[in-house]
Amino acid sequence: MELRIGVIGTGGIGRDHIRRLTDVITGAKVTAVTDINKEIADKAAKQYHALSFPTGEDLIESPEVDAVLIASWDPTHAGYVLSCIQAGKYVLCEKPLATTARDCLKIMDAEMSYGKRLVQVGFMRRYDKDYRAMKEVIQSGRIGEPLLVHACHRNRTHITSHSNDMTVTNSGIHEIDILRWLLEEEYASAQVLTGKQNKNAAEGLQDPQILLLKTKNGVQIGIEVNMTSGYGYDIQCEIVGETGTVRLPDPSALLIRSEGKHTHQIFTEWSQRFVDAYDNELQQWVNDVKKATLSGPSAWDGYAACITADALIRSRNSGTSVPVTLQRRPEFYD
Ligand SMILES: NC(=O)c1ccc[n+]([C@@H]2O[C@H](COP(=O)([O-])OP(=O)(O)OC[C@H]3O[C@@H](n4cnc5c(N)ncnc54)[C@H](O)[C@@H]3O)[C@@H](O)[C@H]2O)c1
Ligand SMILES: O[C@H]1[C@H](O)[C@@H](O)[C@H](O)[C@@H](O)[C@H]1O
Repeated sequence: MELRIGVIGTGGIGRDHIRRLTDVITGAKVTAVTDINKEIADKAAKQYHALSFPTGEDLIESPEVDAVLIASWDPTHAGYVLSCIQAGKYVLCEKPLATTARDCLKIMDAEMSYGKRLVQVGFMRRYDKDYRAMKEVIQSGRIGEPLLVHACHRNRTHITSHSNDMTVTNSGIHEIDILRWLLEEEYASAQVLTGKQNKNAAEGLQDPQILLLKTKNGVQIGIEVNMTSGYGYDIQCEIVGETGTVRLPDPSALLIRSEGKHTHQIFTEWSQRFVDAYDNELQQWVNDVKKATLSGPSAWDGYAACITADALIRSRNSGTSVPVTLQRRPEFYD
């Protein structure tokens, strides 16, 4: 039986996920969509033979929907996730899980009261084959204990609505999650450094920003988050261990020799760079929901990332390093 999925938010990634669920993923179909922009919801509904609902709540409650995928704007996520838990439906929520730690705690409380995991957060890099290979190298001991991380997250051009905080909560949050996952430990402290401003950045946007994190075991992490690289969407990560290093490769791309040059393409958009990771993420989620056991990033992971993001933002405002303090991890999330 195909899993019937309702998609909330038919903007950029919402439409891409609908295409993926329809054309790439097996065992699922999109039966319902909604968006506050009715025109684009109706257009997607028509294209994919789905129902168009006036509100997210109507979609969540519909008997035509077994599971929900949330791809609307960040501040709308928490309310929809809570409604899904109330309806007892599995939900894959795009990152971030919520924009406040209080809402993440509400979600965890609601899920624990329900009694089983229903929530997965869209940290899709965990499904990228190269990050997975890096993790295997770290776990094999080949580079010794990790000591340092150098990472960078470069978007080609800023998104006009991107704020200073979103550099952390919307973009940097991928780095916060993937490094916790690679290193398998929580952060102890956080700091943001800012310096010379890119004159091409959006008005009012401090760009670039350097996020400094230190894990509980003392691994020092420096992440450049740059919303206005001007040349491409470029994600880099290198872990320096006691006896070696491991580095995320550039995505495989054709090597071209011509006109006296040796070149390869750099993607310009996030949707191109992580296409396989999104496919793997959604296929695994559909398989897991059908087996009624989620294995992907949990509400706890969403909470830990949100607390870390909050600490980074406080540090940028205060100019000092601030502690990252998580509540005790409930056994439910072990
Ligand atoms: N995992 C990733 O790599 C990744 C990539 C892109 C976006 N995202 C996340 O996905 C979400 C959407 O991003 P996007 O780039 O597609 O943005 P977008 O602006 O292109 O699309 C968002 C859509 O949500 C709709 N919307 C807003 N409020 C709504 C509400 N209350 N109910 C229903 N629809 C509503 C908007 O009208 C818009 O069509 C964001 O939370 C973003 O962080 C994740
Ligand atoms: O919403 C997008 C998306 O999450 C991308 O994966 C990320 O790299 C961008 O920086 C962000 O703005």
